[in-house]
Amino acid sequence: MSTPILEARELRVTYGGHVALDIPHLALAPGELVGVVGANGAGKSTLVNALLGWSRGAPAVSGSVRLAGEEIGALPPHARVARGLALVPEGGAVFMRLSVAENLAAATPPAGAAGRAHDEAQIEALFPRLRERRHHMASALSGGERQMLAIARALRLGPSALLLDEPSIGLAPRLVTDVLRAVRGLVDQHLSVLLVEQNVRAAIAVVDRLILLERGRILAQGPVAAMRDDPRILEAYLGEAAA
Ligand SMILES: Nc1ncnc2c1ncn2[C@@H]1O[C@H](COP(=O)(O)OP(=O)(O)OP(=O)(O)O)[C@@H](O)[C@H]1O
Repeated sequence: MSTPILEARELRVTYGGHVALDIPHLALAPGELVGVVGANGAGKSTLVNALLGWSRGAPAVSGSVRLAGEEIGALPPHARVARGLALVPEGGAVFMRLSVAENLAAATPPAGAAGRAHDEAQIEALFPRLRERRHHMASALSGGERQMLAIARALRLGPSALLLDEPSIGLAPRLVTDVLRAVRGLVDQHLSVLLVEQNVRAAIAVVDRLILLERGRILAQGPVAAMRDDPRILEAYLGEAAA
């Protein structure tokens, strides 16, 4: 197997005595879309945040994180971004009082990442809706448009691996499909994406591989074809229906 673009080993996050995350090994291959699913509180956000070196509160975080074979686990978030890792947090990360164009202009690629960064034309081709809404304030966008803008801003940073935390949250079903299809399109152009999703059904439709988290641990993982009928995944569906 080629060197994973992103790899974590012995990644542990603890709040006081409470283990929020305990992942012996996780790898994302170049050009792979991996879905992370699990119930509320399973540790999905904790995982993507720990990979970027960010955390809510003040947990103890330990373990190794490698990006394209280089150890980044001791670096602060901005330095990990400069190396090519980007996160779109839950709810997106946009400046509400700036226009779409200003939001995009404010996301400048770090030195060294400029070659990988999506330019304006590529972003408009990926999300035509953003071109139409160029001069609208972010606060005036729909939830789906805002999510597209948040992803577009991350692409301006020139990531080689992208972490997406619940991009479908609060979106109408058709928009969920639009956003996740766009993500699939990026992966087909060789971006690597770790996609946290509570919407198991929507994730299954686009990912290559699924990881099921429960109480901070990997309960099951595998190619989507093998996982879609796994009873534990079916249970996650039921959890989703009950949520
Ligand atoms: N600031 C914090 N202080 C204490 N415990 C926390 C904190 N943030 C998260 N946790 C704990 O970490 C665990 C994982 O939470 P996390 O938010 O990662 O789950 P999640 O799978 O992303 O759930 P959700 O879909 O609800 O966001 C939970 O047990 C939670 O209580």
